[in-house]
Amino acid sequence: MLKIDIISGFLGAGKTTFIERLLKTNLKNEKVVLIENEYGEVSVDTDILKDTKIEIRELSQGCICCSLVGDFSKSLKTIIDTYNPDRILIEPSGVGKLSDIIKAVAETGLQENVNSLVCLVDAKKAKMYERNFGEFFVDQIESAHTVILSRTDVAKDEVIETAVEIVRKHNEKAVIVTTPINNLSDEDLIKAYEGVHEDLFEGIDLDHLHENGEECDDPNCCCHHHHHHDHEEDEHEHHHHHEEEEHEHHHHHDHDDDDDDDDECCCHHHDEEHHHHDHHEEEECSCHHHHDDEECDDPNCSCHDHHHHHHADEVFQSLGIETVKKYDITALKALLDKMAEGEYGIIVRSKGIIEGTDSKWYVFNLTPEEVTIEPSKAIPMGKIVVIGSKIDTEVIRKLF
Ligand SMILES: Nc1nc2c(ncn2[C@@H]2O[C@H](COP(=O)(O)OP(=O)(O)OP(=O)(O)O)[C@@H](O)[C@H]2O)c(=O)[nH]1
Repeated sequence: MLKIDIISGFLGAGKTTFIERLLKTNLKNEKVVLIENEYGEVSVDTDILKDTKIEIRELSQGCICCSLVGDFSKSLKTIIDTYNPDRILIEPSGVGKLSDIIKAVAETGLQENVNSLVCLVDAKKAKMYERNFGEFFVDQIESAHTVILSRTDVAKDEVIETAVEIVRKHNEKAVIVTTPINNLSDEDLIKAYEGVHEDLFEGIDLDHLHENGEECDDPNCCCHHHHHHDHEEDEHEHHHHHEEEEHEHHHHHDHDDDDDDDDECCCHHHDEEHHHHDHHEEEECSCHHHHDDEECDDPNCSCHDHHHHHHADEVFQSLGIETVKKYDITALKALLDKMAEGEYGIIVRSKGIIEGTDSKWYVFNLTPEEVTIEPSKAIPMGKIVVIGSKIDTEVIRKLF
């Protein structure tokens, strides 16, 4: 029977890294289709994963849970008819709510095929993400069946313990994986993340489903709460039948890994004035950032309510750049470090594949306070994605 695995996790949590591991080991003999729904105007992950022998369907510029629900349903059916896969992996965007994605899958009538609900959680940033982006972060944990902590290879024990406490607070039952995935055997990894449980959908409201992704005639349904800027919805198909080559990973963690109090993210480096400004100038949403561990005394603040419904576009801005520019890697590193430290607003995620002035290609990854630049294969044209909260995308565009 077709298996559907949903691999969720906040921006930069390690979803693609985990999927890459699965494809190269556990799933290498299966016929797998990956459905990606990246948040951002250009997709970088498809280029990262194109050395694996899978079909990739990319649903871009919209989110599965609302604007793409019809397309998503059609896509799933087309995929099944065309490829008859053993397994479909769904990688929702980092700001997708897992509960919404589960509903979208259930709406296509494929509920029975759902085999695992995974959430990747960055152990080093769990506390900060819970506080600042709880609505998305907590939903993913609450709805997951297996929570895999990433960066446990570089985090201190007490940081990992805190992350486990946070996960447990929001999900009493989930299997939590703290062993770095590369230390787990293929068998143990698949056992940890796969598991057909009767209560896989426990706690998820599946009462209100659209029939097979059809048009919804309920004006109050969340599916009409669309994005502020309407992107054209499009769907790309990528066929990647490449030879399976080993991909070399060099993790240059240029920040001090001893400094594991990662709650001290750039989001907290606001000055007092800015902090007050955020509190008072918010119109509807108070998705702002508390800058230390202090209790919040604003009863209307979003940090007390992780269950109200925002769409990603209401909280995050995304910038996609296609570029032919050649970057000086030292200068790029300096720019990314500044971005990661909060100099240009709250940048939650950036990634890209670009050509250097040395004519070599590089893939870079930025999450708060963490920047890596690694060698990459050339791609047809350079791509950069930047996602942040309250950032001036034009300023960022100019910086690149
Ligand atoms: N040290 C370490 N780095 C990791 C781990 N997992 C992911 N990373 C790094 O974190 C960065 C982001 O990882 P991705 O796998 O791209 O994260 P993602 O969740 O797919 O990101 P988005 O799709 O942008 O939301 C990359 O630089 C990875 O190499 C881990 O377990 N340990």
